[in-house]
Amino acid sequence: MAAKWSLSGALRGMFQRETITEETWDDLETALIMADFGPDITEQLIEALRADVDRLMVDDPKDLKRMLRERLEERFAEYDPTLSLQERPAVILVVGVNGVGKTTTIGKLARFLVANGQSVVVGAADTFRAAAVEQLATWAQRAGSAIVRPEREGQDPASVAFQTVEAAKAHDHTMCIIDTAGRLHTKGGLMDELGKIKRVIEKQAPISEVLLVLDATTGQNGVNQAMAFIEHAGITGLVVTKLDGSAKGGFILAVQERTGIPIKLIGQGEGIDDLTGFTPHVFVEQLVG
Ligand SMILES: Nc1nc2c(ncn2[C@@H]2O[C@H](COP(=O)(O)OP(=O)(O)OP(=O)(O)O)[C@@H](O)[C@H]2O)c(=O)[nH]1
Repeated sequence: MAAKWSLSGALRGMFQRETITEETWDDLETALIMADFGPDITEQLIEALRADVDRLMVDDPKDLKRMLRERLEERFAEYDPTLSLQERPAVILVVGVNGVGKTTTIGKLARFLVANGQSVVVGAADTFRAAAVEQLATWAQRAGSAIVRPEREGQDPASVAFQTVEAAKAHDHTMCIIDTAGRLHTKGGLMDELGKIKRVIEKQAPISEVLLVLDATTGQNGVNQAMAFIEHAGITGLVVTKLDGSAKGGFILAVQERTGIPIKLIGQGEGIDDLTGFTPHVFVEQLVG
């Protein structure tokens, strides 16, 4: 069955017609807008495809579909989706607003890395919610990773981050993933706190990745909420979660182009195995059908 975010349903009518007509272009535009590509990318894609169709004198909608795939892949390919984890330990900091799926993503990523032979420790630097620490502990157990917890509620998050990297070095963990708080009401404070966490970690080891988690169901609005992170937190990659519950497949391209930051991981479910790397070719195949 096609994923909920696939365009295949929205495009079906369009590819049932024999030739490309003005209606075809209207249908394509509507499908792209509905999928949250945003007006700019939609307009650029339609313009480029119209030029392709004219230049190659194509009138079969199936050829248009192939061209759409090519154009999308070409745009995705401008960004490198590879996680950079060569350092030992490789330190990954995970940030994002509340409820987007940070803790779940860390659990899934830890599991993936453990399954690939890595020794992982996760750090619960979201120290203000006891429940958040417990949730991370549950994921760590399922993933087969170690965990560093705060010694007391409200402990300075930077000191937990420090202890996590320290533990990684002491016990030869190859990967170290640090969960952070996402409270929004103290945006300035949160960014200061993240800055401090980063400085403290960097006293011991370089930070390999700062991953910003975004919820696909909130689409481009979610990006507005996360702008402070993008502006101040030195993000190296995006993780898009909850794509399984979203009809916004186009958000994936829109968010990458709007932020200029590559998408590195995709979450498509609440299970521990529902996280994949981002492979433009595969994604576009599923998106366009
Ligand atoms: N369907 C679906 N649900 C997800 C996915 N990722 C996370 N969730 C759900 O989203 C909810 C919030 O996830 P958390 O991991 O607690 O989010 P968080 O960002 O750590 O939240 P805070 O700790 O409050 O900052 C949970 O109910 C998860 O099961 C996904 O890829 N698909």
